Amino acid sequence: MLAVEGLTIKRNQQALCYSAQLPAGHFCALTGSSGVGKSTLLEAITGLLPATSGRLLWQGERFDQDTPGQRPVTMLFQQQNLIEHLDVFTNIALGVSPSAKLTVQQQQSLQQVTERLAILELLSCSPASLSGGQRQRVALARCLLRQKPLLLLDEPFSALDPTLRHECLLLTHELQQQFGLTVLLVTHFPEEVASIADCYWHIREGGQIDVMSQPHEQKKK
Ligand SMILES: Nc1ncnc2c1ncn2[C@@H]1O[C@H](COP(=O)(O)OP(=O)(O)OP(=O)(O)O)[C@@H](O)[C@H]1O
Repeated sequence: MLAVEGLTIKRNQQALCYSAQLPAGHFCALTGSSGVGKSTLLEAITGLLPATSGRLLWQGERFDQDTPGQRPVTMLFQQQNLIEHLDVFTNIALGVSPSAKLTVQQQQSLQQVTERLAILELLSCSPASLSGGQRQRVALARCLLRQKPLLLLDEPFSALDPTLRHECLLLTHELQQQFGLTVLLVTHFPEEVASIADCYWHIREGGQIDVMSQPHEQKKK
């Protein structure tokens, strides 16, 4: 379980204070109006933004004092942060190892994941030659291969057209199930994740989170 306990972030002279719990293995959609603090929460969980107080726990263990690299978390941003002068393989491998040198097992996993994401053929390409959807799948592969149990997604597919966005969401859900990940996904289109989300965190002014579970019978398979 991910537990967010009174996690307080100061931004623009206002304090955002978050508390909520997310069971392991759940796919949670994070909603709320623009500027309410959705990205801020994800950045605080990854450790990119310091919290002034509160605690973060994963499976009962505190990680709010850990560096971003030590945390059980990986995050996919809307802008994919690909390194343009390196090929796709190196971009993905750098997420796994700082030297981009992979073990045989890591290479096998990279092959499997990129095949499933339909980007295996693109490993020697430069990011600049890829479409928006392909770039986002490269960034997703990099996140998945880091093998962190918590995957945070900040409007990852919002720049894609609705059909591609839906495909990427279904693929993310499939891989989430396969890898047993716990997912927190920011979306402005909650209806688009209705068939896959286990629950919703709706953020209100000041960071208050309303947690809503989606009964499993309402999840359209
Ligand atoms: N880099 C920054 N420096 C200072 N304040 C920021 C920064 N980024 C966001 N904020 C402020 O923090 C608050 C929360 O912003 P945040 O981006 O987390 O909201 P959001 O819910 O993700 O919005 P959106 O849906 O528009 O992406 C807002 O008041 C915003 O102005």
